[in-house]
Amino acid sequence: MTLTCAIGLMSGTSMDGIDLAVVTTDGRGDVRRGPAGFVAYEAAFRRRIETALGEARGICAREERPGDLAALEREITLRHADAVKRFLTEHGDIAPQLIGFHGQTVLHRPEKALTVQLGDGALLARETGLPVVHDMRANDMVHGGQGAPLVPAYHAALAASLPRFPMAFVNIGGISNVTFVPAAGDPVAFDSGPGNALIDQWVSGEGGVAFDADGMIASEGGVIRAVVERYMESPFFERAAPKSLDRNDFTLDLAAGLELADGARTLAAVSAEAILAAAAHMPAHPKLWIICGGGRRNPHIVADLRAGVPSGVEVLLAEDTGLDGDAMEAEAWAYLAVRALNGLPLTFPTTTGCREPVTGGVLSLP
Ligand SMILES: Nc1ncnc2c1ncn2[C@@H]1O[C@H](COP(=O)(O)OP(=O)(O)OP(=O)(O)O)[C@@H](O)[C@H]1O
Ligand SMILES: CC(=O)N[C@H]1[C@@H]2OC[C@@H](O2)[C@@H](O)[C@@H]1O[C@H](C)C(=O)O
Repeated sequence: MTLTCAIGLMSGTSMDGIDLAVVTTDGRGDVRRGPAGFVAYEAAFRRRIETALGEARGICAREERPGDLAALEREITLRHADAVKRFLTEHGDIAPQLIGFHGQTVLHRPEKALTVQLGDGALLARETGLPVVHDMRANDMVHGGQGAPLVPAYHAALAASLPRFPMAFVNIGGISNVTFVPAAGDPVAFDSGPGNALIDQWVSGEGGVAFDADGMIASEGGVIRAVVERYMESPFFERAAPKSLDRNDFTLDLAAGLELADGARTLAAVSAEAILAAAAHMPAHPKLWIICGGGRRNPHIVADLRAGVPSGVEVLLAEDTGLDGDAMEAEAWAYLAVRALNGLPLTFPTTTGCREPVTGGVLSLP
C-alpha cells in the first residue's frame, strides 16, 4: 500500500496554540512518526477565541459565522499556514504531500448533530500549496455519530506495537477522552469529562495565570472532597458511551468560594476521578493506561490516577511507551487525513456511535 507523508495540525480545546506533527503512513498499520512542533497563541489571541466561544453559542447551522467568527476563522487559518511554512523551513528534509487540519472547535452540540470548527481548508491549501483534508467531524454526525472523539483510530494503530492488552489511552486536554483498545476488535471510545479546561479557567480567574504549571498552585492546597463529589454527581458520568462534550458543558459553579490553591487541587482531583469513572463504561478494566495531553504534566492528576486504579494496573505517561504525549493529536490528524484520502473509516459505532464505520473530511486542493 502507498505511503503518504502528512502534516497534522491541531488547535485543541485548551486554546493554547497549534500542534504540528508529521506522520508517514498507509492509513492502516504502517505508522512512521516524524518531527513535531508547537506554536503558542499569545494571551490576547487566546482571549479572543474565548470570547468567540460565547458568540458561537447562538449558531444554528454550521456555516454561520456571527460576530467576530468570520474574521477569526481567517486569522486562525493564516496562523496555521504560517506555522506550516515555518515548520517546513526548520525541517527542510520533510516533503509532505498532505495536511490534516482540525481547526478550532467553537461549538459542539452532538444532540443537535452540530459541531463547528473554525478553519478554512481552501485558504490553507492556497497558502501552503498543499492539499488539505479538513472538517473531519461532520460526516460522522451525518451518520448518527457524536462527531468526537476521532483520535481512537490512531490510538488503535499505535497500540499494535505496545505490549499489554487491553489498554486505554487517555488524552487529558481541555476535555479528556479515553480509548479502550482490546487485543482484537474495534476500539471503544468516548469523552470522559473535564480535563484541564476547568483548572485553566480557575487559575486564570483567581490567580491571573494561564495554567497551573506543574501543579505548583495545587501543591499548596488540598482536595475538598464534597466539591469533587458534587462534580461527579453529574448525570454525564453515568451515561453509557457514545458521548462527547462541549468545552463549556462543565463550569466552575461548583468550585465557587474555594481558595485558589484548594480549587486547583480539587479540580485536578475531579479531572482524575472523571477518567477513573470512565472504566465503568469500558468492556473490561484496562491493564495499562497511557496518559497523553497537557494534563499529564500536572502531577496531581497523574498521582490521583495512579492511586485510583486497581492493583496490578499500570499508569504510564505516553513517553514511557516511546510515544509523544504532546504531539499525539496532531499526529492523529495527519493519520486521519491519509485515511480520509484513501476512503478508509475515521469513526466506528464503538467510538462515536455512528451507524456504521464512516470516512469523512473535505479535500481542498491548492
Ligand atoms: N507544565 C504543565 N503543567 C500543568 N499543566 C500543563 C502543563 N503544560 C500544559 N498543561 C495543561 O495542558 C493544556 C494543554 O493541553 P493539550 O494541548 O493537550 O490540550 P488541547 O489539545 O488544547 O485540548 P483537547 O485535547 O481537549 O483538544 C494547557 O492548557 C494546560 O492546562
Ligand atoms: C468537538 C471537539 O473538538 N472535541 C475535542 C475535545 O477535545 C478533547 C475531546 O473534546 C475530544 O473528543 C475532541 O478532540 C479529540 C482530539 C478527538 O476528537 O479525538
